[in-house]
Amino acid sequence: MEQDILLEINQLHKNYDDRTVLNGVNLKVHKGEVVVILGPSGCGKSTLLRCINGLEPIQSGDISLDGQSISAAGTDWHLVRQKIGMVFQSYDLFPHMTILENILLGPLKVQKRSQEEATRQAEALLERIGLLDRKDAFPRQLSGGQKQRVAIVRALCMNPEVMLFDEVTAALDPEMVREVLDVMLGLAKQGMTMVIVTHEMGFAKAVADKVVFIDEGKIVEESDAELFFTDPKTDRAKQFLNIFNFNEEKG
Ligand SMILES: Nc1ncnc2c1ncn2[C@@H]1O[C@H](COP(=O)(O)OP(=O)(O)OP(=O)(O)O)[C@@H](O)[C@H]1O
Repeated sequence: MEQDILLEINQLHKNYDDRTVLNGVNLKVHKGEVVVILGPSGCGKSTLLRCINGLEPIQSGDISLDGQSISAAGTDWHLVRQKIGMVFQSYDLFPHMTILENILLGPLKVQKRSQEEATRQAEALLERIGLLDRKDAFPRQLSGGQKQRVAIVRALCMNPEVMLFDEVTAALDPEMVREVLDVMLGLAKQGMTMVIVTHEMGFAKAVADKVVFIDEGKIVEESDAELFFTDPKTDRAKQFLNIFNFNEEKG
């Protein structure tokens, strides 16, 4: 095993009924690396994230975190999910709990940490995203962008080793997209290992170390982000970037 590989996926196959959605995916994510997954609608991006987080059973292949298989029978998902933070398009905050209570749920109930220590961390994280003064508000009192930032903090408060982001700005009004992406850019700068599915090409270029381009359930191109956006190798990736009207001049 290479020293600094955090997440490794080998020959992952995933079917829904008799339909193959991931057809032999291999991927290595190094500690501190930001990997952006791109590809046409329906190519399997969300499914890949959901498999990594154990939300979908897989047909074959192996996924390991820190050199330990997390796809084998008997995996302790309770433990693994504490190491893998995931943020979805829908923030899924509990409506009857305050922002602070939402964030503290996992640290207190799952990780059994002390109220004082977990609250200190939650408040520090809320301060960082500019929402400490809203800690006693309820989710309905926050904007979509604020709720999504809280959802990110909720995942971070578990001290995960890697964060997975699945189209986290897709449901937001345009003026709220930036504030969420800025939080993610900040995390990247601090060295958080992240796997990001997004359709925000400007953001992808700004945040990614590596781009993985998936088409029809297979990785068809994997390259340094700078190279991918300036000189995509495959026609499929070129077509994809054209659809987004994205190239060096316009992007
Ligand atoms: N629970 C499910 N049952 C059956 N088929 C599914 C299920 N979830 C996804 N699929 C199918 O698997 C394929 C891959 O879906 P997935 O959501 O991973 O794609 P995606 O690349 O994330 O797409 P998008 O960019 O549109 O979100 C799609 O054809 C989708 O219809």
